[in-house]
Formats: sequence, structure tokens, C-alpha cells
Amino acid sequence: MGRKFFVGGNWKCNGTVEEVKKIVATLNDGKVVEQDIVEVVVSPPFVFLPLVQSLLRSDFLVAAQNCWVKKGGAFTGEISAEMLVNLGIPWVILGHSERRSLLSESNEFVGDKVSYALSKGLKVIACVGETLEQRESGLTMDIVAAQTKAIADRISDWTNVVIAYEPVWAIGTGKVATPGQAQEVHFELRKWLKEQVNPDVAESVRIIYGGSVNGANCQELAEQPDVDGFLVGGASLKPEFLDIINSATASI
Ligand SMILES: O=C(CO)COP(=O)(O)O
Repeated sequence: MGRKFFVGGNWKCNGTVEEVKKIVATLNDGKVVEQDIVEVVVSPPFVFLPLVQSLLRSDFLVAAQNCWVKKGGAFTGEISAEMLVNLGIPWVILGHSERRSLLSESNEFVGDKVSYALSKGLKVIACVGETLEQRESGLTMDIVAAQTKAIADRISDWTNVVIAYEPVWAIGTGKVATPGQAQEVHFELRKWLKEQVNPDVAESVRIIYGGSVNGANCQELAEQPDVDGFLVGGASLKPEFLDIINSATASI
């Protein structure tokens, strides 16, 4: 199928200079499967991006965890897509559920951000996912489709987009989706892309899973046909991130 396995490490709002150096050293010393099998991107907080970029092995890339919705200017506290491009940061994570819920980022706002970031040449990890309440009400696909539609309505080229399906109830809870649950949503989302966008996009866009992925559960998830990789939180700060990267071999 040709979708290259993708493993992202979202460090969220964690780390000191010393800790960051230690994590990078562990990654740099780690043995990973060949580059043509897996793409690895780590996402430190903004302030550590240049440091990580300067120290990190050249086969791994960096991502910002957010960027502003349009051109920079009088937007105190924000970081623009232009700044990321200027620093040579290739990737950005947008629409993470923590930002959607804690900072009230709407589907439309996230869609606008994705569109603007892509227009500036950034690659985007766009996050979608339902809450526990929504899942229990049978609304999982409605929510995920609405979040994806707000992006689809605003972009035409999906080449530089990776979709991260991150059920909110699985994030930071230790309650990982079962391989079956993840596969079901990834499959449905790909079907939605086929019907609502086009079959080529559905076939080529990588849909990665996030939510309590660790060294012990990654293998079985990676074996699912529509799981094209992971967006890892807590475990991306630990040496087991290397095991998660290497689970790419289970997807072949
Ligand atoms: O939110 C996540 C990645 O973006 C997942 O976080 P955890 O892996 O800590 O559950």
C-alpha cells in the first residue's frame, strides 16, 4: 500500500534543558529500523525546538506542538507558521484534544490552522478523536468525521497531512484503545475520506493512533492494517519510544 509508518513523539509541556538533552541522547544512541520503513518526528515545547533540532540525529525530524492561525503580528504569546518555517521546523501538530478542550479550539479554527500551516509549507499532524461520553453515546464516527470535514473543507492537497486519531479517553489514562477499536475507527475514517474526499487520498493518507501507546502494546496495534503509526505522549519521553519506533516492522 505504500503508506510509510510514522511515529511521532509529543512531549507536551514537559522537560528542562537537562532532561531534553538526556532524551535526545537516548534517541541518538538508539538502534532503529531503516529510514525507508519508518518516519520519526519528535515534538518538544517551542522553547526547546532549536536545541533539539541542533542535537537530534539527522534521520529524525522535529515538530512544533501548535502554531498561529494566520500571519504573525499583534498576537501576544503566539508562534506563527512563518517563524517555524524560518527556523527550518518541518512539522507542526494541530488540533490536539488538549488544545480543543482546554483552550476551546473549534473544528473550524483547527481547520483554518491546518490550511494556513500547509500554505506556508509546513507538514501537519492533525489530531481528531472523541471523548468517552461521545463514544458511549455512539457518536465516535460523527465526531471524528466532523473534525476531519472541517479540515477537508479547507484544503485540497493532503500530501503533507498525517491524521492522528487520538480518542480523548485513551490519552494519558493508561486506557489504550484495543487494536480492534483503533482499527475500526481508522477503517471508518479511511472510508469517509474515500467517499467525501477521494479514493487516492484515502489510500495514501497516513492515519496514526495516539492514546496510552507504550512499548508493550505498540506491536499489536501496529499490526492493524489501517494503523499507520503512532502519536505517543508519555512514552515518548522514555527509552521505550525506541521500541515503539521499531514496531514499524510489525506493520509490514
Ligand atoms: O496525546 C497523546 C499524544 O499526542 C497521547 O498521550 P499519551 O501517550 O500520554 O496517552
